[in-house]
Amino acid sequence: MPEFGPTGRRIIYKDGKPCRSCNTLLDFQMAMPGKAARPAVIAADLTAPVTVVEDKQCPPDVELLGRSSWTLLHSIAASYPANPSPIQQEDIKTFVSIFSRIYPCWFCADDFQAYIKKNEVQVKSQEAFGKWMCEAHNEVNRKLGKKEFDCNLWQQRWKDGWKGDN
Ligand SMILES: Cc1cc2nc3c(=O)[nH]c(=O)nc-3n(C[C@H](O)[C@H](O)[C@H](O)COP(=O)(O)OP(=O)(O)OC[C@H]3O[C@@H](n4cnc5c(N)ncnc54)[C@H](O)[C@@H]3O)c2cc1C
Repeated sequence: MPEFGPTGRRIIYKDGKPCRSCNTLLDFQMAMPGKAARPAVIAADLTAPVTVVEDKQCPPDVELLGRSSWTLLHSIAASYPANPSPIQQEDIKTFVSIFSRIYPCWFCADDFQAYIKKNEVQVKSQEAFGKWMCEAHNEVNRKLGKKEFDCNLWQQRWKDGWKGDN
């Protein structure tokens, strides 16, 4: 079982198997026993009858899962009411709590839960929740050595669209 993948990242295993939603596709493929990374395009037999092949997309790796999940999370923040009712505030707290427990990348989920414990979810307004989500995302950005996002701009990125000079 290799410890590191071709991307240089440590390979994450669960129950002795590489975890698809915790690794990049490249690392996952290399770590799968007997399934070394295959070329994306296999040479075509130009003499074979033409058949329409479905676009067979693979299950998501840690990056696609993350990108899609942040899109959902920030979009939920963008549609959260400016002045939420007590029930709406409870709902969003419950959602974030359940999300943090069922997120498919288990080690991402563990860290997200720890973050929530230290930094209580802010649900009093859209602005508060959107900023909280942005800070939570920045915590992961820092962990991965990525650039931090300016949280004053979260609404332009996820709700209103960019103003002319950004
Ligand atoms: C809860 C959670 C925990 C995660 N934990 C890990 C982990 O431990 N290890 C790991 O490898 N991956 C983790 N991921 C995935 C990781 O955060 C990225 O989604 C993934 O690496 C793909 O990154 P990306 O460069 O495409 O941009 P992403 O980080 O997915 O961001 C998508 C877009 O959001 C915008 N954006 C960036 N930062 C912010 C911000 N702070 N606020 C608002 N908008 C922003 C940018 O426009 C960016 O293009 C986690 C994902 C989630 C949802």
